[in-house]
Amino acid sequence: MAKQSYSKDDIRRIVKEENVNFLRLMFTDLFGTIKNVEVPVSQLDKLLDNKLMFDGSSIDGFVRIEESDMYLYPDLSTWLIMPWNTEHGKIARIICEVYTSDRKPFEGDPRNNLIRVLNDMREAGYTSFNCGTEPEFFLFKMNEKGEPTTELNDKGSYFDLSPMDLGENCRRDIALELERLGFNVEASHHEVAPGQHEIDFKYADALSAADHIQTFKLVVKTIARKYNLWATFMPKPLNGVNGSGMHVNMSLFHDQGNAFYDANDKNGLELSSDAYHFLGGLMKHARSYTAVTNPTVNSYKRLVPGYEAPVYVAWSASNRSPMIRIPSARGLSTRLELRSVDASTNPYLAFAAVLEAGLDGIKNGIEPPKSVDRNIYVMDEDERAAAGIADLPSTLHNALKEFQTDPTMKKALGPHIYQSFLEAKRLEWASYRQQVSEWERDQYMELY
Ligand SMILES: Nc1ncnc2c1ncn2[C@@H]1O[C@H](COP(=O)(O)OP(=O)(O)OP(=O)(O)O)[C@@H](O)[C@H]1O
Ligand SMILES: N[C@@H](CCC(=O)O)C(=O)O
Ligand SMILES: [Mg+2]
Ligand SMILES: [Mg+2]
Repeated sequence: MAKQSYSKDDIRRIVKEENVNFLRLMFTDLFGTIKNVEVPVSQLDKLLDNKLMFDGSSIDGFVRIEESDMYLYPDLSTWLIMPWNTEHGKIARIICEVYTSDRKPFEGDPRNNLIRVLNDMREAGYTSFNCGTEPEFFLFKMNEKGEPTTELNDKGSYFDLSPMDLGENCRRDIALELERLGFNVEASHHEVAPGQHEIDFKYADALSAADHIQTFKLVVKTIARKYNLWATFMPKPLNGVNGSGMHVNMSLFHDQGNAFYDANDKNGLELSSDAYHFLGGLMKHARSYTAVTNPTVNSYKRLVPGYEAPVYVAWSASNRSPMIRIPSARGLSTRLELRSVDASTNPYLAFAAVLEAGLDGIKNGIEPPKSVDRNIYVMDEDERAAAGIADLPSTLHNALKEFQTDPTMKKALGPHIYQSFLEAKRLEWASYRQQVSEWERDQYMELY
């Protein structure tokens, strides 16, 4: 999706020409949920002059009631006319930055936080942090009340064609809609599990890439509904089959191009010292940023052996079982692929966390451990220990323990978000711990 630059006058003109009646002002809460404030177009001038206020106390993890008045500052480059709900005239969305009542960027806004970390990156000499994501999702049938069921709509498998893949029409429709909205769709295919799909679009700078993920999810969910299907990005909705990941491909660019590429690499991988050090940082902080990239109880049901999701902290240039893979493309496409991330993450927080980890690697010259170029899943515990391969956290609880002892994560999220995130996620874990599951009753009711 090419970044557009619109002036205030451009927006005023488009509103008239396109007959836009409503403005949907979007931002993202701590948990990655899109929040909307919809205003009639009569409020346009107020919005463009950064005078539009809303009540921040109603947003999860934002502020206390006594400091609730906040401003929405529109990012004009995110202007987009939505293709739906045209019976009341057109609706345009615009992504906003949240500002406090004394006109400072609100530290609890995940998007502002990413902007802050990207500014630090620029000071370190880089021009952009590029992220290309590969979101996977399931399509479930809906019941007559419009709620999701656990019934799938196909029995297809990886790269299957119709008639096995009944979700194909829906997925094609999604891809077309995305193209109409300006996305550059690079691939769209059925995934390994029945009812599971993937749509990949071209990478962008981290801020736009995070905005794109939010728009993408909205499009996928909305189009799926038209087919009576419920699209979910939940990491592991079903037992016994693959879960859904959201691999993140990343690279740093500087004025001379891709900072990860070096044709003269003495290791023969054509990677620069920046690439190795960024990788070193990603490896060092893996167990702590996992709390951010895999932030739900359910995330950890995906990170188990046997389902193509990573379980161990390792990297490889030739093999897909480790957490980080170096895809073979070089030159401008030189990148690291982090395969642990899932789409329950807040993309603004995830990109801030991995960027801070990588920059820590560059700043401190952290060398990555040796690559693991064999299938880790067939190595036993002793072999893994001998190769220095750590496990990823096995539960949200364990991930939070790592997160809370890593100063780099506090730096990545800033003290406000760091604290709110920790508190919210601890509560989530406590609530989960108190539940007795069907599995436990099946296992123990008759036995004891
Ligand atoms: N320099 C780069 N920096 C960041 N992302 C990039 C760069 N070059 C390409 N990409 C992005 O990487 C992603 C590659 O997705 P693709 O599905 O081809 O990856 P893959 O890892 O081979 O797939 P899979 O894991 O499903 O086998 C795309 O979003 C693409 O735009
Ligand atoms: N679905 C797998 C990834 C499959 C793939 O390699 O694309 C996961 O959970 O990460
Ligand atoms: Mg995939
Ligand atoms: Mg991938």
